[in-house]
This record gives sequence, structure tokens and C-alpha cells, in this order.
Amino acid sequence: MIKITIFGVGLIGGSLALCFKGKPGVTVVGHSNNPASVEKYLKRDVVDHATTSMEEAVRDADYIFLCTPVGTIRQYLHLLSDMPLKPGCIITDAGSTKASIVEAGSQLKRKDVHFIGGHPMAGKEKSGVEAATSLLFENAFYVLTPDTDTPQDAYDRLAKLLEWTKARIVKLDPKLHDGVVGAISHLPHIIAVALVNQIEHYNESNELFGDLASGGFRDITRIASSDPVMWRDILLDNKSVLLNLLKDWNAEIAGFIEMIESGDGQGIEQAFQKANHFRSSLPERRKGVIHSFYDIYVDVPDHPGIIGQIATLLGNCRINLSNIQIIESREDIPGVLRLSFSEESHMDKALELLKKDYAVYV
Ligand SMILES: NC(=O)c1ccc[n+]([C@@H]2O[C@H](COP(=O)([O-])OP(=O)(O)OC[C@H]3O[C@@H](n4cnc5c(N)ncnc54)[C@H](O)[C@@H]3O)[C@@H](O)[C@H]2O)c1
Ligand SMILES: O=C(O)C(=O)C[C@]1(C(=O)O)C=C[C@@H](O)C=C1
Repeated sequence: MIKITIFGVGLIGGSLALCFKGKPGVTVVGHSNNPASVEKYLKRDVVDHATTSMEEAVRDADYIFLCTPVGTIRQYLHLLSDMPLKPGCIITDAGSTKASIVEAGSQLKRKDVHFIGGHPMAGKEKSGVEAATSLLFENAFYVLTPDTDTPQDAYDRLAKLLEWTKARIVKLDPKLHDGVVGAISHLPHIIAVALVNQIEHYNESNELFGDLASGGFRDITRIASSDPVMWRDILLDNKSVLLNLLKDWNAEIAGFIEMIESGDGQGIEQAFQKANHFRSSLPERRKGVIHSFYDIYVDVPDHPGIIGQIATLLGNCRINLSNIQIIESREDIPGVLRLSFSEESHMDKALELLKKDYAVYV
């Protein structure tokens, strides 16, 4: 029997648990200090066993996943140093930063267990086990950061186990990871939160700001609803990288101030063209439930059952829809829907079909 123990059975820990649970010869154990959480994991059928006892959770474990907030992962590594672990046990984590965690992992006092840092590049703004899904990591990158001491056999065993997530494994240096992920994940979260707070401030004196906020604002600020504790830990941990990135960000914004002040229309156009070009060149690689390859947008009238009608219409024509999302609504009435398809041909068929009755755009 392969025993996989998970600390922090939330969005990421719970999704990993769901990827492993029920696989041949596997038993998944969840740990929480809180008895009510232990009950919840069992009730939701995310793990095979759950316990509040750390000793029981790690006893004979073949793999230990640390999926708590970044600050806590280092504390767990410290605690695990002094616990009886099965020789050959692989400890890994899911933290969004890697350098300081890998450093803490390298200081594990024991040589018969191996720490390999990990970071699945998939998530959502919702947290907790309630948001967990076995499809979260499908086609996403999953970074592993073995160090020079990591035996090849331990790395291979972990990479093999992670095949059940259907993610694509990439090996990275922890510092390089923090630099790149700081730019493409941590910085955008700061920008989204700062923007929402700026608008919230204006909204205090005039609620029109919130009322009129539509597609553009919602698209760029989805991630501002992410978990505060998780992000506190990430930003403080990736301090030096983020301070440099924020300086560059200030320079970008200063560029816009200058162009607007001086009426430099050509400069503004060029900035949008450059951004459009780079963004369009990004590979559309993520699939699964969260990300689809092909999206279309539909303006919908405000009458009851409209979402069901559209889904039925597509279903009757054997068009496979992977997701429907209300991206803009007026007082709870859908305004714009985003329909996601995993195949281009299905998106094209849906476009043809829907444009007869609705305003549809890509
Ligand atoms: N949310 C994402 O998009 C995402 C993506 C990739 C990696 N990560 C990383 O994965 C980890 C978990 O994130 P998540 O989104 O699953 O968060 P989550 O809030 O959904 O889950 C965190 C879990 O850790 C537990 N926990 C919180 N504080 C704890 C403490 N002090 N001691 C013990 N347990 C504690 C919570 O009860 C919960 O079960 C974080 O390190 C995060 O940086 C998150
Ligand atoms: O899709 C989201 O909501 C996410 O924020 C996921 C996201 C990201 O920034 O892409 C967030 C943090 C993680 O460490 C990895 C992925």
C-alpha cells in the first residue's frame, strides 16, 4: 500500500488528494489540527482517513505533501525533522514560493528522507476543500525544484506519482522560479488588489463606481478575491524579487503618465500594440475545468432560463461546452456569458449557431 499524507487539505491539498484517492494500492490521509476539519474531509470523501494526530498522519507515509500557507510550510519541515518517518519517504510541498522553502528542506536533519520542492501552476481565487477538484492541475505546469543532493530515484518516484494529476512536470531552480513566478503571478495579484482598493475608495463617496464596473474591471481583478493569509505569506517571502518588480511597475506607470500628459497618442498606440502582440503569442495551453482553449462571449437578454436555453441549444447540436460563466451581470441578471470549448471546431459551430439570435463575439 502507498500511503500519501496531506497537511493542509484546502484547495490545493484537497485537489491533490482527489487526484490520488481511489488509485490502485493508494491510501490518502489528511491531517488537520481541527477536529471539525477532519470530519469535513471525511464527509466530503476527499481522503480515505483523516486525523488530528501528526504522528499518526506521518507514520509509514511514503509521500508527505505540505499544502498549507507558505509561512507554515517551513514550520512543518522543522517539526518533521524530529519525527519518526519511513526511510525513503519523500516530502514535498505546494507553496507558491520556492527558495526559502527549499532552503528549509535542505536543513532537514535526516538523510533517509528526501525533500523536493513543488509548485503546481494552477489554482483559483477560491480557497478551502470546498473548492477542490481532481481536474485542477490537468495540463497545467507543475514545477519541481530538486537540489543537487536529491537522488534521481526519489525525483523519478515523485514525478511518476504526480502523473495522476495530469499536470506537466518542469524542473526549475528555486531562485529562478521565484523570479519568474514573482513576475507572472505575485505581481499581478498585487496590482489587482491595489486596483480594487483604489476603486473601492472612490466608491465610498459614489456607488456608481461599483455599479458600472463591468467586463474589463472584473477580468483584471478576479484574483483580487484570493485568500489574504496565503498572499500575505507569499508576498513577504518573495520580498526582494517583488520590490524590484514593483520598481519596474512604477516605471511602466510613469511611462503612461508621461504619454498622457504630453498627448503622445503614438506612444499609447504602440504600448497597446506591443502588449496585444505579446499576449496573443502566449501559448493557449491550459485545459481542464478552469481554463479552456477557446472562448466566445454572448450578450444575453435578461429573461429567466437563458443560460439553460443556450446550453440546451448547443447540446442539441452535439456541441461540447466545457464551461459557462457569467462575466457581467446587472443586478443578478446575466448580461454577458463566456462560453468555453476545448475544441476549436465546437467553438466555430457554436458561433455559427448562436449568431442567428444573439450578439456573439470572440
Ligand atoms: N490557491 C492557489 O491558486 C495556489 C496555487 C498553487 C499553489 N498554492 C499554494 O498552495 C498552498 C495552499 O494554498 P490553497 O489555495 O490550497 O489554500 P487553502 O486556504 O485552500 O488551504 C490551506 C490549508 O492549510 C490549512 N492551514 C492554514 N493555516 C494553517 C496553519 N497555520 N497550520 C496548519 N494548517 C493550516 C487550512 O486549514 C487549509 O486546509 C499555499 O502554500 C499556496 O501558496 C496556491
Ligand atoms: O488562477 C488563479 O486564480 C491563480 O491565481 C492561480 C495562481 C496564478 O497566479 O496563476 C496563483 C498562485 C499560485 O501559486 C499559482 C497559480
